[in-house]
Amino acid sequence: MLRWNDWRATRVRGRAEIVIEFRGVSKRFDDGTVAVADVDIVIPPHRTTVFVGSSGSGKTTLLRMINRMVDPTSGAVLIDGEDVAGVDPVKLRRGIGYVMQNSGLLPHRRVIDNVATVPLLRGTPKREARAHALELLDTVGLDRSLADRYPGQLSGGQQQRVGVARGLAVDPNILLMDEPFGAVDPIVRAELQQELLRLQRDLGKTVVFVTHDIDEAFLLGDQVIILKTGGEIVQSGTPAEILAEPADDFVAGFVGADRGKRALHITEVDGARVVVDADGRPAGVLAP
Ligand SMILES: Nc1ncnc2c1ncn2[C@@H]1O[C@H](COP(=O)(O)OP(=O)(O)OP(=O)(O)O)[C@@H](O)[C@H]1O
Repeated sequence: MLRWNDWRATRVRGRAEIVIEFRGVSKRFDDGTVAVADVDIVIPPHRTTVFVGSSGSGKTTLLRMINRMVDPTSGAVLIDGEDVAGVDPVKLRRGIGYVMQNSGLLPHRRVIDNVATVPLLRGTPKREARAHALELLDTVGLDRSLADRYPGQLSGGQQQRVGVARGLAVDPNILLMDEPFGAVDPIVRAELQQELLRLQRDLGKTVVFVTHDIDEAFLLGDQVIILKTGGEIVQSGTPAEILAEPADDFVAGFVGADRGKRALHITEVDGARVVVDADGRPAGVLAP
């Protein structure tokens, strides 16, 4: 397994490309709320980085700074070394996939048209955009027979899959996912998580994922960034690094070290590193 510090070292030697970087980024909203306080984050390519923290810890604000739905008050967000502040927001967003909670689908447009919306805006011919949209339904594990339905005629899990297909429709290098599985029941949620892991193995996007669920963060994240109220980073690293050495009592509490039943730890099963809770139930498998 590549440890986070090793990755940083390869970067210093100039071998790894940087995709997204937050440099000294803060965000104070007009009413004085400090949502993000002086954060530095490096998000590597082709991996999943998860922002996790309790409500109001600045996760969504951070995510939205990547595609300029929110601009920092100070500091800079860079993509491939370029400050996004200098990039037209509309252009920027057309190259970055965005999947939100409750899928964000347009209710009066059919599934296929929802998926094809952004490519059509970008000038892709209609026939081509629709053909690609059908392929994307395959990609996210949806039957093509659902293409002509309206979002209201789908289950919550199916709607979320359409949301993911729509996020992928512009073939973005970067996919932003804001609590995408927050509104579905635990069984469907587990299915969607597995689908995302499969997709990531096949597609290797740079995924930035927001959740308040630490189990989900450890399952999906190659890098996990734990935030606390006021938008401060309390710890970042691989799930294994964080589990092995929680930085402080806040992280230990959040991870579950002192939460009795849900306490997580790592064990090895058939050569794979598995996160299990105190009852021995697996909560996820760590990436090799
Ligand atoms: N437009 C805004 N104006 C003022 N304050 C805002 C605005 N947007 C967010 N905030 C505040 O900034 C802080 C961080 O909000 P943010 O949505 O980033 O948190 P979060 O970690 O994503 O929370 P949640 O898990 O509840 O979605 C909160 O205190 C929130 O109330």
